[in-house]
Amino acid sequence: MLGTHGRGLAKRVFTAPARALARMGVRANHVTIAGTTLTVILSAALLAPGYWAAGAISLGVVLFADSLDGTIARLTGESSHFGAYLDATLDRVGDGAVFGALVFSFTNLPAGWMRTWLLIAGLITMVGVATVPYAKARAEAEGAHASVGIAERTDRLVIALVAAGLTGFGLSMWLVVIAMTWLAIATAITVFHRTVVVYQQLQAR
Ligand SMILES: CCCCCCCC/C=C\CCCCCCCC(=O)OC[C@H](COP(=O)(O)OP(=O)(O)OC[C@H]1O[C@@H](n2ccc(N)nc2=O)[C@H](O)[C@@H]1O)OC(=O)CCCCCCC/C=C\CCCCCCCC
Ligand SMILES: O=P([O-])([O-])O[C@@H]1[C@@H](O)[C@H](O)[C@@H](O)[C@H](O)[C@@H]1O
Ligand SMILES: [Mg+2]
Repeated sequence: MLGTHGRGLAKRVFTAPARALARMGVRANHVTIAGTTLTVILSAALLAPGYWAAGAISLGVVLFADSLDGTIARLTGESSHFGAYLDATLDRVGDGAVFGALVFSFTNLPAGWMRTWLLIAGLITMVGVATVPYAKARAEAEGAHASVGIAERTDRLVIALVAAGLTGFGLSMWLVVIAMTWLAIATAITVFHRTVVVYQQLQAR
């Protein structure tokens, strides 16, 4: 949902920096690898130990720059099948780092129902975060399309990082409880939604 609207914004923001980087010889694949490396480092160094405000802000900037590689590829006319594969595959590593670090940070909360629930919702969300894009990629391997759902990548990252960031700035922990509960439910709904859409397409053949 947010991704559809966000792409136009990202294009406006990143066209000039992408052109400058391309002139300096930076290639799209370099940016893809650097972005993932930074995402893993920031997740482990800031989100996992509980520095949620700093983690959310820095990861928000790095993840927002996820469009930079695609923009460079398009500007230089070097968009490639391998680039698309690398971009989507490394996104799984970045997502695993962000959500894994958040779940890890929940283990440091005081024992009680809130910690238990956050761990359960966080683990369900981690499965959902991996299954939603897999459903789409597998559908495309069968010649179908599954670009639907309420929990696309941008939605998932914005909800998790905004909730953790605001809680890190002192707002109620309930924000993170609501966000993780929503993500556990919304990713499950999206997998179901995609499965129905793909079933309909494949039955209609
Ligand atoms: C007080 C409260 C403050 C809260 C503020 C924050 C509110 C934020 C709310 C909404 C912001 C919404 C912004 C969303 C923007 C997202 C833009 C977007 O979705 O763009 C898509 C990108 C990129 O996707 P992808 O990688 O798939 O596409 P590419 O364009 O890169 O191209 C792919 C094709 O290109 C070719 N190619 C690519 C690479 C390569 N090496 N070779 C190639 O050839 C190939 O053909 C490919 O197919 O997706 C994203 O950006 C991911 C989403 C990340 C969004 C994170 C945004 C974080 C926002 C906020 C978090 C901040 C929290 C701070 C809280 C602090 C509280 C005070
Ligand atoms: O997760 P999701 O929004 O369904 O699927 C997304 C794909 O649309 C995108 O092409 C890919 O680059 C991302 O890695 C991502 O995962
Ligand atoms: Mg990208």
